[in-house]
Amino acid sequence: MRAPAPGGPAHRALLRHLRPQRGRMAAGVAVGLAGGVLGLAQPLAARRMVDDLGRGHAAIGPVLLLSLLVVAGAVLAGLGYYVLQCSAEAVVRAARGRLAHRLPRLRVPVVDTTEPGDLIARLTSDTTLLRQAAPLAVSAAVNGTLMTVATVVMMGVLDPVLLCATLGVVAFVGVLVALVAPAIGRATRDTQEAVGRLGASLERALGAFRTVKASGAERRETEALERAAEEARRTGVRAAAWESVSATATAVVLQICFLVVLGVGGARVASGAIGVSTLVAFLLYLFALAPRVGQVVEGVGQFQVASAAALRIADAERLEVERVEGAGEPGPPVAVAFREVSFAYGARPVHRAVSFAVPARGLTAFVGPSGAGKTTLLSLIERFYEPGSGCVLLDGEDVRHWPLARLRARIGYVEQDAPVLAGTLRDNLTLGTAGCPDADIARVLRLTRLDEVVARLPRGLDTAVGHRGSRLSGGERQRVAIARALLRRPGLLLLDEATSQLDAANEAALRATIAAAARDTTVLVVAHRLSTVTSADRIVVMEAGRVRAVGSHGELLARDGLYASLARTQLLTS
Ligand SMILES: Nc1ncnc2c1ncn2[C@@H]1O[C@H](COP(=O)(O)OP(=O)(O)OP(=O)(O)O)[C@@H](O)[C@H]1O
Repeated sequence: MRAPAPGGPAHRALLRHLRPQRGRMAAGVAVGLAGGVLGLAQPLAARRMVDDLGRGHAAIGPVLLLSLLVVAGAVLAGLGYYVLQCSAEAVVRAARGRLAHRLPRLRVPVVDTTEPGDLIARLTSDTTLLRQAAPLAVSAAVNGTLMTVATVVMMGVLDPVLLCATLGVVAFVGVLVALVAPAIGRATRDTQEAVGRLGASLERALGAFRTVKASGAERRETEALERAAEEARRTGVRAAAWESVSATATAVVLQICFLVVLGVGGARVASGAIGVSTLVAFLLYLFALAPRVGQVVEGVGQFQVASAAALRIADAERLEVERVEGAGEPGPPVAVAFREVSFAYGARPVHRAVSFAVPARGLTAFVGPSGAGKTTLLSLIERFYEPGSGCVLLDGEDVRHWPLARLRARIGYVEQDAPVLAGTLRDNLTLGTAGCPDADIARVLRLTRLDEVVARLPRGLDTAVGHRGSRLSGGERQRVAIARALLRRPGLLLLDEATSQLDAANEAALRATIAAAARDTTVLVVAHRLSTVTSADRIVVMEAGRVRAVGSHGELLARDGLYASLARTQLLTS
């Protein structure tokens, strides 16, 4: 694991987050600093007070001045803190905004190889760390350093001899901080990665919640969560250990310094080299120095924490996204053609020189053994993946030349497992067609026979359907997905096993709906059950990533052995 080296990628990532807020942060630091300067004047006022009292004077002026310095110093410090917090919120808001813009636009192959839970942690806990650590760390480091220097100067003005004793200590603490800071950053990054794994494990368990329960795998999933939690604790403790090493060493060294100053100062007072009031003022500066140095130490530690978080956020921001710009419009039916398309998932070849052509309008079915590459054909049309060679043409134009928003606006796609999102039924239907008229919704509800389902729901269309549509049956989820696709009035409708979970009556009705849709739309259906596609205008038989044959049911029965054997087993033809 890399340590956030000074000026390295982690620090550059953090500075990139802070740069837009530099004006406001500078103002916060300046106001805080003004409060600190008033604090610096306090020992001098205290010395005046001690001198006046020593001479038997009433010292009303110095007392009033001291009170004013205390109050004004505290108010300015509070104001500076508030301004810095505001800039911290702005830094976090911008980071979350950037991630929120990018994460939903990630390319499908990228999401295939990332853990959603880890991405969630980057948007939530890493950005929170950025808020906690970044501007306060900068302020602590800048403010603390300046105030340390100013305090040291004031101490030098009071007594250079006593100052020499103090400087050795400050140098020691500086070296210590430089040594310990990278270890803190390293440990923090490990902790955040463990938190990411925690999120990923939970996402995995909740994503297949019923399967986990039915498999009696709660303990296994709990163990995975526990391991990630334990890893987070272990690395958190490691960070805490380094932080306490530096804090303890700083405290001890300052304590020793205090005793040295007291001893040397006492001797100098006894020898008459300095007065008691100077020693009192010097000690007050020394007391003020301790938190300043502590502030610098903590600031550097926090800076490491924030840098580690910024690096993780930067890694997420570098993930490849799609350019989905502008808006698309529904349009007329689309002709589809594959020309010598070869495609592989990484090193796993799927399609080998696939070619076929489908005219605008009509129903085309894709059949073939499991794993033949049928679903992948639809993914290539949607441009979730790009072919290795060859091209996919819609209306004669390579899909790579279609603006993505325009391409996808023309397509209605029902995935194999018909996902339904948390939210209301209406949200689910109008995903991507927000604000469409109620009459259109009523039409697709009727076509998919969901109107009866909606009538039964307690709040009709505004009923929440649960996490992943858990309050709907499998068949209802499929009908919601089909209704959603129809609502887009697509020029090309892609249905992947879209009616596999419907009962006979619903399936017959949906088949009629799809056949009717195919009069005005190009419909491509992936089907396992031949019974659902025997009346298709054309059937494409796929096998091991190749197109074996294309024809009508009757033609294929006569001339394609694989199709005939599928038909024999499924349709019980002789
Ligand atoms: N995202 C992916 N990453 C890697 N391999 C994949 C991915 N999706 C599918 N595959 C593999 O590609 C091959 C083709 O998958 P595809 O889903 O296109 O087949 P299919 O014909 O639709 O199968 P089925 O009829 O079972 O749905 C399969 O062997 C599958 O294991």
